[in-house]
Amino acid sequence: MAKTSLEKGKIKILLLEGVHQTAVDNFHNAGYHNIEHLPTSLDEEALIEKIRDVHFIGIRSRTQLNERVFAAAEKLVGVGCFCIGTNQVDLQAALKRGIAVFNAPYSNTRSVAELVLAEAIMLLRGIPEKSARAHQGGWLKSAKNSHEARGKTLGIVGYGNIGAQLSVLAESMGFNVIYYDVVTKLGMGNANQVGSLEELLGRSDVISLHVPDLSSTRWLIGEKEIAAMKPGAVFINASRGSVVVIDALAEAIKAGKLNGAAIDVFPVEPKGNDEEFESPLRGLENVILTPHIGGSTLEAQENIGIEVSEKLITYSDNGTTVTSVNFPEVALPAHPDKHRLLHIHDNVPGVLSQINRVLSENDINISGQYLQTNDKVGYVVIDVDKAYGPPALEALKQVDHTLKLRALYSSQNS
Ligand SMILES: NC(=O)C1=CN([C@@H]2O[C@H](COP(=O)(O)OP(=O)(O)OC[C@H]3O[C@@H](n4cnc5c(N)ncnc54)[C@H](O)[C@@H]3O)[C@@H](O)[C@H]2O)C=CC1
Ligand SMILES: O=C(O)CCC(=O)C(=O)O
Repeated sequence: MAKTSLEKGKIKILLLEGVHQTAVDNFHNAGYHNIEHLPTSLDEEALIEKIRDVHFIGIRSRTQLNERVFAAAEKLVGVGCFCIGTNQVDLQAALKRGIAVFNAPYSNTRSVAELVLAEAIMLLRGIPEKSARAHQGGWLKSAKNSHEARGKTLGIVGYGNIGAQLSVLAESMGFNVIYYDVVTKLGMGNANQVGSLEELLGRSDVISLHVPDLSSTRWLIGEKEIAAMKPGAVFINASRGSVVVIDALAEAIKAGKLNGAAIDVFPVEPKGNDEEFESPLRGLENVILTPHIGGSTLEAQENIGIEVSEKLITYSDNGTTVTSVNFPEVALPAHPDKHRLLHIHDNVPGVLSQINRVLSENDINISGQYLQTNDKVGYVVIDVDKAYGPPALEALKQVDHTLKLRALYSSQNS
């Protein structure tokens, strides 16, 4: 098991993909100065090399944290996804090593909703094609296939944080909003839930996807679903590239089945701004192509920087895991003058009694104990009155099924 008793000055933080400076500032203000801040993601081999001595890593959607990477991350305590999606992280591989993963579930939702609404209007007016023609010296002045948003039906697939915000903005523009979700949800304003994806596809003038990347959403929209759409509809995907069969979409655009599309996310995306972007949608004038920037506004990135760094700092400083996406959630009170032990273990019977026996054998009195479990892992936080020594820590590490032990503010590391 990795040794994870941390001194603040020795905690190494690696921030990739141009995570906003607010995160760096927050870490500095909280006393963390050992920070490496890189503008891009790293490929697997480079990441494996770099992550060996890292305690906390911050990423966005490009960096893949898979089993191999976690296996090399011997000191890793926490992961911050400075975005909403966590599909780029093998959450189970993290969990089985006692590594908590956090994200920012709200901070960029407004940015995505605004972009999608703007794209819906651009597509309903055929602007991408008209603009492209004008750039080439052409003049496509025509009302053909151009429509007002007012009175048109917007179909939202996935009515979560983004879908619901889009619903409100779109209704204020005059759209009739319908949505399909696997969960029954109360519609915002006058929006109505429909009973099936097929019904939504058949009724909508604009279709926009806002589902997470799950095995159940993989290739959700393919040839059959496109065939079920209204002729002349427009289609928007700013969710994940794995949700749409991109070749089927390209064919539908070429065949004139759809009037246009706006796509922000792709099955394969370049790893950095220097790599060429390949897609069957390239060159189709009535398709808006954007480089996965739905959430890339300065406002969103600034807020995400603050939100996720705060979660990592709180976890590092006192063990709180509230809103973690893979870990049992524990909300902890402040612990002045107390020493705190964080024990992460397989969720099997008998571990807590072994821990308590070690404490009792080392004459350590418990002043507070907080336990949460999920189906795989148990997370117990123990406040004790007196500083524990290395033998007690060693004995706790030897408890069967221990995944990770962290010690905060003991005599040896405060
Ligand atoms: N393009 C970009 O830059 C960004 C993309 N995203 C993507 O957007 C996704 C959605 O974000 P949020 O709205 O915040 O997520 P959310 O978790 O709040 O909402 C997702 C909704 O989809 C529903 N859903 C799940 N499976 C479904 C299915 N098969 N059919 C219909 N509905 C289904 C869920 O019940 C939930 O209501 C994220 O998971 C992320 O992948 C998020 C932010 C930025
Ligand atoms: O901004 C990013 O890097 C990713 C945005 C995104 O897709 C998300 O938040 O899930």
